[in-house]
Parts: sequence; C-alpha cells; structure tokens
Amino acid sequence: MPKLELLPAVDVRDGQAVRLVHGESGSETSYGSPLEAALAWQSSGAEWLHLVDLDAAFGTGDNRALIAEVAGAMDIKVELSGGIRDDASLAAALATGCRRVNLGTAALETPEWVAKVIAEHGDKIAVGLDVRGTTLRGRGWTRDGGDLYETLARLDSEGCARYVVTDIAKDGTLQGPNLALLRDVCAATDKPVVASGGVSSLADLRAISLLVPEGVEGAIVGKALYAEAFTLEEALKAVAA
Ligand SMILES: O=C(O)c1ccccc1N[C@@H]1O[C@H](COP(=O)(O)O)[C@@H](O)[C@H]1O
Repeated sequence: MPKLELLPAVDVRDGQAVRLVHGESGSETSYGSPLEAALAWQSSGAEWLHLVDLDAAFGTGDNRALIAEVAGAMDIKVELSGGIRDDASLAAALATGCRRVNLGTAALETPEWVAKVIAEHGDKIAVGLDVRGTTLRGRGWTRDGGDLYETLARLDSEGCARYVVTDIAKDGTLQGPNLALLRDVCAATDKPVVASGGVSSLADLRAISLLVPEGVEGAIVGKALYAEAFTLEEALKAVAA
C-alpha cells in the first residue's frame, strides 16, 4: 500500500511566509522568509512542497519573483498555486520547474480554458477544489463558484488528473481534517485526491492515511507545522508505510 504523501505548505503574502485562518485576508500570522521555510522543510525530509502565492490568489499583487526563487531552490517536487488563471500566468508557473500547478478560480470562472490546459499539460495540472460545505469558493475564497460534485464530474469528464480538496472551514484552525468530505470526494472520482485543511496532530495524519486505499494520495500540512504541533520528521515517520 502506498504511503500518504506529505506536502508542507509555504503560503506567501507580501513577501512573507504566512498562515491564515479560513483563508481570510487579514488573518495572517507571519513566519518570516518563504525561502528559509521551504529549505527547512526540504532539509527535514520533505518530498513535496505546497507553494502558494496568496497575493495572486487574492488579487492584491503577486510574489512571482520570490515564488520562482523558492521553487528554483528546491530539489524536491513543488506543487504551485495562486493566481494561475491564464496562459501567461500558467507559463510563468511552469517555467519555475514546479512538478504541477493547482488551478482554483480558473476552474470555476473559465472552465473552457482549464479543459484546454488539462488536455495540453496532463498531470502537470491539478484542480484545487476549495469548499465551504459543498459549495466551491474562488477569488481568494471570497466568491461562490458552484457545486463541488457537479464541477468534479465535469472535470473528470475533461481528464483532470488530480484534485486538491480544501475544507475552508477547517483551514488554519487545527480542528482536524474533514474525513467525511475526503471520503465523499474519493467516492465521486477515481483520480487521486490531496487533502488540505485542519491537520492538527499526528493522529490526524494517521487518520488521513487510512483513506489512502479509498483514493487519498497526499495531505497538505501548514499551521500544525508552523505552530510546532509536531515536527516534519515526526509526521513523515507517522505516515511511513
Ligand atoms: O492556501 C490558502 O490559505 C488560500 C487562501 C485563500 C485563497 C487561496 C488559498 N490557497 C490556494 O490558492 C489556490 C487558489 O488560487 P486561484 O484561485 O487559483 O488564484 C488554491 O490552490 C488554494 O487552495
């Protein structure tokens, strides 16, 4: 049985590594240099980095040069997201050498473009399904974007390779993952699902690991690492097959 992949998160806002609560602008806690954070996760044994340009996601600017510097400094696989919504931003994201990108808003607002780039780029494209309940949210999680399962069925029909599923109500709260949501999404698609939102403990990671046979491939871990609920080394050991 494959082991759960762990993706430590580096979310960048105004040049700083930050954590938000419920993804709300203004709820930032700053954790300093994004590059130092990314290098630390890599040194601690990470095989993946989840890297997010929050300014690009919120439409308050971008951290494109810094994001490229961080991605370029990584020897590990990078999953990049935030503000990737057209050919130019996609080209810039792929030029960083990232392993894949997550598209959020674009999947809700320009589905034809997303279908095109899925066809062109295959598994370098994942879609971020960020939900409150079963309603998708985009544009910095400030706008409703339709029904989760209707959108999932459409994307599946278009060949989307992977989904990153975030329960916004859990994001940044250390209240534990939404295991029921993850099970339901895995039941609705045969594509791999990366879990995000709420991880607070090693027990949470073990609980998500139990969903690997159902289709959960990985888990993004943010606040719990920055709040030192556990070390990345401990987390990697906890999910080792
Ligand atoms: O990661 C966050 O905390 C976050 C908060 C608010 C909005 C987006 C957030 N992260 C990721 O950014 C992309 C969405 O960006 P876009 O809509 O494609 O521009 C998605 O992967 C979110 O999970």
